[in-house]
Amino acid sequence: MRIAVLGAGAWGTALAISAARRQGSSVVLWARDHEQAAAMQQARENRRYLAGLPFPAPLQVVSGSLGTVVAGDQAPDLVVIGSPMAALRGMLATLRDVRVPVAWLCKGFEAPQADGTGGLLGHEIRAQVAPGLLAGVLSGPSFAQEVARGQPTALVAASEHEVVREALVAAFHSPSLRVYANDDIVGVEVGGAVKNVLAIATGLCDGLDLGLNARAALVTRGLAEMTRLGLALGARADTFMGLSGLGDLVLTATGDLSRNRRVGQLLAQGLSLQQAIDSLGHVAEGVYSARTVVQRARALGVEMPISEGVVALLEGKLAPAQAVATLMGRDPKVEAL
Ligand SMILES: NC(=O)c1ccc[n+]([C@@H]2O[C@H](COP(=O)([O-])OP(=O)(O)OC[C@H]3O[C@@H](n4cnc5c(N)ncnc54)[C@H](O)[C@@H]3O)[C@@H](O)[C@H]2O)c1
Ligand SMILES: O=P(O)(O)OC[C@H](O)CO
Repeated sequence: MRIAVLGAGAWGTALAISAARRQGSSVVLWARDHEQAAAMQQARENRRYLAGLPFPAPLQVVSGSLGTVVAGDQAPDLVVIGSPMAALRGMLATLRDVRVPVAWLCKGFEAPQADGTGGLLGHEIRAQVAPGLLAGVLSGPSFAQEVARGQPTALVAASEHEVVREALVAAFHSPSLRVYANDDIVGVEVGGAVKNVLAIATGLCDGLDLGLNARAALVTRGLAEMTRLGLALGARADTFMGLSGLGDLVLTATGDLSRNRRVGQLLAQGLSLQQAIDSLGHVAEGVYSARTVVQRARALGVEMPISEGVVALLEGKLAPAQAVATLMGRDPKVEAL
């Protein structure tokens, strides 16, 4: 199977490595920076984002025109977009006439655009800019380093199109990487987006040394608010008990490899948001999605107090300790969704 992965950040590179280990696969990894592509092709590793993890022989790094990568004699059977959420709209518009399955890896809501549009999940952007594309998302609990090392991982391939789900399973399922199929792309995308915002909250909680009870409370009530938003957007409830809901929330909210969790920890130490972002060297999507999560929830009449607290923190309207006090000071309520 021929696979093109567009975007050579940590996650695009990790999945390209993983797919290239499979018998009979050939993988092209596209980097937008020509010099970075040449350096990776020569070093046979991505020293910037995944140092020390060598590329298997069937992985070739290229740059230049995307049109050339996705068309011609060596056209791929599957195109995977490995960019952050901020670049997804442009990528999908460029790929709108591609006839093979296309999947994105980014997790988040698009930030609002200057012209008042935006604030959408990936499948909503696809419906706007590339309605004819056979497309979906590959999501679930997965740190890039562990996948690149071949450590056991389970992902979820979500799409309304069966051919897309099947292509993702065929490309990535392996003895170390299980890929489950799910037709609830709304639920899978809501899970992937909201868990990043919640991980900022648990990072803050742990950075302030509030204890394990507090973290468990945030994860549990965070899952409830993620589910409420998903149901209001048309998702199925059981999706939130799966890999992209509970699974990715537990991983990101508790795993020290998470960049979103790290943002919360750094804010708790007194760093400004900009200092926290600069120190990561990778994208932390929760920072850019949080406000949209809350705006979409408010528009639907969905209560999301933890996400509201994260937004107030990111916007500098509440100090870390005040954000916690605001959450704990809410009126008593019945335990329910
Ligand atoms: N790293 C992980 O463990 C992981 C796991 C699952 C999902 N994800 C998701 O995958 C997405 C990418 O994450 P990452 O860890 O690879 O990020 P990263 O910060 O490691 O790399 C981002 C890559 O995207 C490129 N990029 C940035 N803006 C771009 C643009 N406008 N057009 C094209 N390319 C652009 C950068 O050059 C870089 O190569 C995010 O949405 C993230 O939430 C990451
Ligand atoms: O490092 P994070 O916080 O972006 O999380 C990475 C993955 O999404 C975990 O599944």
